[in-house]
Amino acid sequence: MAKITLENLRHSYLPNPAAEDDYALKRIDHVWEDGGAYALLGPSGCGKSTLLNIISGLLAPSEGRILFDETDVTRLPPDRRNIAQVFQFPVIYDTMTVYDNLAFPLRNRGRSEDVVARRVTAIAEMLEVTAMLNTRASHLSPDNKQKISMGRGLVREDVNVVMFDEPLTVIDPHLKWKLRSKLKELHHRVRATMIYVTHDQTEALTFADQVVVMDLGVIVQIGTPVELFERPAHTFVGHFIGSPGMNVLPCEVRDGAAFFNGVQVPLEGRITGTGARTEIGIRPEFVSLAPGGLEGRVRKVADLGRHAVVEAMVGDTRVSAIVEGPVPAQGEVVSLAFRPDQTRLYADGWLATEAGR
Ligand SMILES: Nc1ncnc2c1ncn2[C@@H]1O[C@H](COP(=O)(O)OP(=O)(O)OP(=O)(O)O)[C@@H](O)[C@H]1O
Repeated sequence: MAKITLENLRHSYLPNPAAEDDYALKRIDHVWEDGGAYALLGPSGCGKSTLLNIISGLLAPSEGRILFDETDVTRLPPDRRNIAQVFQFPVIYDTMTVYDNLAFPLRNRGRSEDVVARRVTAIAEMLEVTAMLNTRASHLSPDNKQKISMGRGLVREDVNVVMFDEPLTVIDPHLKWKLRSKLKELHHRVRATMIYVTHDQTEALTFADQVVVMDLGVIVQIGTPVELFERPAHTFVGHFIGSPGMNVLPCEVRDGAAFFNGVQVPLEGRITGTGARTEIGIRPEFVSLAPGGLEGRVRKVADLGRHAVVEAMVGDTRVSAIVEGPVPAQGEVVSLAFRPDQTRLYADGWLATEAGR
């Protein structure tokens, strides 16, 4: 296991990059702590695979260095980096038994059969596949095949990092949650540095202690699932995480105050930044239908069982509120009250208010 340092990384697929937009990875400077469970989360095209390939050694970055502990591995090929990878599709040998599949990475490294037996038994027990050890892999269901593929990634004790690239893509939806929680449990037992790449917020938030959110080749925030929910550092994070995502409302800033649709909106704290574009961010969980708020007309109500999502128009802007209890009718005029300590200002996308006390 190792600490991974990404030092001033930049990558462009173009031969002579000039503008910022020529870079698929714009600038990454970050340390992944030894033994941490990280998720790399972002939409398609944001640069997740590029970053993963740079860490695994399939791609050399245009600029910057990668260190495993104190060793510079930037120019080392994948087979000299001592990493394990689990891909979208199971990588196993159909003609071999489950035992031999799990043993393969260890035998490949010349481990004794005693060590092989000890590790394979332990991993099989953790994955709950002990009863299948003598079964031929070709007879397994797709989810069991992927479990064995994960086991092959986890069986070696000496890897620097285990990387999972969208590993639940082929798994039936009803089995996904099982494998997701299994993986979390495995991290607690194995304690290897793990990086889990996904575009699915549920997968990222269940698996990781720290979620690294990427957009357009930039890491926009790194934090615990709670931090990402409670205080998004960028409107992209607020929008991408949560269901529905954070309300992002265009506003005007003057005299140290923010005005939405002509009405002053109290913020969590002092305004700390400014930009060409200013917006108020508030999660639907913190908007209530209470007197003294902004006037809006209900456009849509979605009853989700435990609560409803009420969408109202304030001027030309849509505001969502999560409401428990009675809901208004479509077309009704309501008052939308924002919880001030959860109301933030964003300048050019970035958080620009001091945390409230
Ligand atoms: N081999 C390549 N040559 C040129 N451009 C590439 C290449 N691979 C990726 N890109 C570009 O780099 C950017 C980042 O792509 P990347 O595949 O890293 O994103 P991603 O987040 O992994 O997306 P996905 O989830 O769809 O794989 C995209 O704009 C993509 O078009």
